[in-house]
Amino acid sequence: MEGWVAALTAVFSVIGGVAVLGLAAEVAGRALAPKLEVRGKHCYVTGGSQGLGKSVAQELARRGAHVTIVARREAILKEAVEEIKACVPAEGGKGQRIEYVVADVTDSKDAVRAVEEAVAKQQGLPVSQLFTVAGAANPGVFVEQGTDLIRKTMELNYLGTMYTVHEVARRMVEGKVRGGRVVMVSSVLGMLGLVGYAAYCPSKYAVRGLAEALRNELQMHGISVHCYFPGTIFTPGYDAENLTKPQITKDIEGADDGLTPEKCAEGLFRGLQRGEFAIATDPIGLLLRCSARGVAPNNNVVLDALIAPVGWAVFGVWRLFIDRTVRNHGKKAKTE
Ligand SMILES: NC(=O)C1=CN([C@@H]2O[C@H](COP(=O)(O)OP(=O)(O)OC[C@H]3O[C@@H](n4cnc5c(N)ncnc54)[C@H](OP(=O)(O)O)[C@@H]3O)[C@@H](O)[C@H]2O)C=CC1
Ligand SMILES: CCCCCCCCCCCCCCCC(=O)[C@@H](N)CO
Repeated sequence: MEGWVAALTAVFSVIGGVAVLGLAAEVAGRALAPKLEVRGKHCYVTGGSQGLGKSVAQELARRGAHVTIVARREAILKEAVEEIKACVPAEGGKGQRIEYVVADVTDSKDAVRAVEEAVAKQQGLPVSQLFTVAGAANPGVFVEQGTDLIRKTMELNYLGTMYTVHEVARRMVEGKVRGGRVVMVSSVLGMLGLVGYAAYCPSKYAVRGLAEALRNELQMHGISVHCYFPGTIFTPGYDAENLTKPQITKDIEGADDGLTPEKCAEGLFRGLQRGEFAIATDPIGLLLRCSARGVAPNNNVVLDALIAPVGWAVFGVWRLFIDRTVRNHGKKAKTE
């Protein structure tokens, strides 16, 4: 009997201890987070004309920022500017500037020119908050895809991110911009490889690598770096990728519910507010963030450590299942 009491006391002490430590980690994390203040600052959003980028730009407008959005199609940029302006607060939003620049971020010269043009349009205000959102998935069967398309995917998702980050970070350092922030958009597929995404996954792993390297390096200039890992988002880009997505990929992806871009933007800002490096907004992203973290910082050292083994178990079982699904798909294809 006494043995039981002692055992229960020990178990509850451990649970209580972990809860206290988790809470302490949470409080400390929030206290140390670099303050998220975008009011009156120049925020630059690539891919800001639709989908996630537009929702991010709208959130920035709501928070009082001067926003510049960048994309290739001018007509869509113009419409987006109106929708973003509609988010400027009626009170206190006077003088808030919402601008657009037409540019192709995969062209390094164009990416540099776009930043220059944006600063001019914002009356010389340097970019202090950068969001690189432009990207596309181009799913398909690896051996059926041309290597050209695979290269193009890398050019948009990785190089298109890197060129802009490079130019903006260079200017931040040179201009001694205070409180600079760089937010890159990867994907849960930047931490997980999946059939149909052989072109996309490497490009999003590359974004994650860039974000991790710069998180460490740009600290010397007081620039904070963040990486967002969304799951499915219902956007025009998602509709477009579904046109070429293999059925087996769609079937496997069914496990992921999907969110609206508005919800994702909200979740992204919640993560930024809490000072998180790796930001996830859905359960799969949360598990991957904890279980596939490598050397990236924790968000809450106690909670993340508890979640990590859950991810290892869930993904371990899940992988057995999808590997079999893929092999069976291969057998079926051979007998057809
Ligand atoms: N939707 C999803 O399920 C998920 C998306 N993501 C990532 O989120 C980001 C946004 O995705 P989503 O909102 O779906 O994308 P959309 O396709 O809906 O929007 C893409 C935006 O990027 C712009 N863009 C595309 N190519 C270029 C280019 N070469 N130069 C400049 N701008 C360009 C587009 O405008 P224009 O075409 O006029 O240039 C548009 O504004 C991407 O990085 C994507 O990989 C991550 C996980 C899931
Ligand atoms: C109980 C089961 C737990 C494990 C489930 C794991 C399920 C993985 C689903 C993969 C989701 C892929 C989202 C793709 C987002 C993206 O980046 C593309 N839409 C490109 O834009």
